[in-house]
Amino acid sequence: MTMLNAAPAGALKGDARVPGDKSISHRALMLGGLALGETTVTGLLEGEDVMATAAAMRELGAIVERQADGSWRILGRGVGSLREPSSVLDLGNSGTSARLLSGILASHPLTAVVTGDASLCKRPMGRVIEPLRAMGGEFQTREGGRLPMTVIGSDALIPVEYTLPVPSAQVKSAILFAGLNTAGNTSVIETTPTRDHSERMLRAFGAELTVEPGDNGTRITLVGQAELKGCSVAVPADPSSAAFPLVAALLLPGSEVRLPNVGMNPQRIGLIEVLREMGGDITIENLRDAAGEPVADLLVRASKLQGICVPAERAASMIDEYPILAVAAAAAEGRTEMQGLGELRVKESDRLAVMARGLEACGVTTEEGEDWLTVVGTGGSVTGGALIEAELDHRIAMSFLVLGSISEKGVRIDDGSPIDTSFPGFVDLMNNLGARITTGAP
Ligand SMILES: O=C(O)C1=C[C@@H](OP(=O)(O)O)[C@@H](O)[C@H](O)C1
Ligand SMILES: C=C(OP(=O)(O)O)C(=O)O
Repeated sequence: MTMLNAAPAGALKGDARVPGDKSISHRALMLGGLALGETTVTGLLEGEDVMATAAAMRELGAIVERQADGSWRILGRGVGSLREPSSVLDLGNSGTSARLLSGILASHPLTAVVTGDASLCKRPMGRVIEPLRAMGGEFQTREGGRLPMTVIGSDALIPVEYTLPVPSAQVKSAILFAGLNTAGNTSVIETTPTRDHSERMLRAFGAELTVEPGDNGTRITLVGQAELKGCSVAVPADPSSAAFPLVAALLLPGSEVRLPNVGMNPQRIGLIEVLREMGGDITIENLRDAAGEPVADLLVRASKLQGICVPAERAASMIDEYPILAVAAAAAEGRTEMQGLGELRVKESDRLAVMARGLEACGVTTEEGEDWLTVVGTGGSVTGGALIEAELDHRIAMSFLVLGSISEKGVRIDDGSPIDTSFPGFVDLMNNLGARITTGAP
């Protein structure tokens, strides 16, 4: 446990070089391990979640190495040729690793045992198990579809056409990844668009994939028994990590922060759109393509924010950003209503409940429903002064450190160690901009 204290800060200034995108990094390691030949990845996130995927791919027989120049080299084994792991695959805190790897494991003739930390072992795996069972994969889990689980895979799965019951890029990707080693066409239909990093990257590795909009949603179809070829992946800075210095810069008067090379995938930038509608001064510069993903440099200047209503349609494009949006809402003028948040209850923690409780402890009024949260803005004067339990949730930890930075009395969190799952170097990056985050009690 590492207690961290965020003291009230002045203006933030400078460049914030945020680490690589977590979603893209996981996928690069998995598809690199399934491809034939060499894959080179630059900008890979070296956070604990992605390192758990790297270790799992090594266990499955891929060669995954960090090079002297900081890039990563993967020598894949080919679709269908991963080997049975000789030990338990411990995926730590990472839902993306557990769910996406389920699709890969189920479609190989092997038996694997998958587990994780106390947070991951509480999260629902039924959402991937159900479609993968329909394809012919076998799973044994703890009660309620929880980890640890055993996967008994097969190279003779049956392709499915599956309509996602919840908007989830993890479920979509698990099914498509299982479809890679399955004869015939595997289709996923999504009624709400979710991040399409898997679709983009599958194509870059040479898979045949079509995306057709229709009346009942978008149908994504993958042609099975694919042969993937190693390629180069350039991972942009993670917009979900950029969100923390970005919101801190908006809220601390006099701030001006530049965030270079941030991923601008349309299904990831809901927070930027919402903050701009709230009055946030965020300039998008130099929008360009980087190996199949849009990226841009962001220039953020301190702004007065107004509360707004964020409808459910927005949720998928900013699902991991609600904790930090709630912090922005606490400092804004007026009420911010956030709807369609049911999925927040099954993340690393119950983010809806934890945010509502923590904000109240810091003197901010909230109203909470089963799938919505309203934050009553203070107009800028958040009291703070609380000790927040981060509940093994990196985004909760970082959000409350930003809240502490903009508060009157500061905020402490009981354990900052989960931050390393997605944003190694967070404390130094924030302090280099002008924040005052220290280890231990104040
Ligand atoms: O596919 C991905 O990389 C992710 C999808 C989202 O989860 P869901 O698929 O559960 O919405 C997101 O919350 C997670 O951080 C990463
Ligand atoms: C939900 C998250 O990740 P995962 O599902 O991979 O644990 C997150 O990073 O906010």
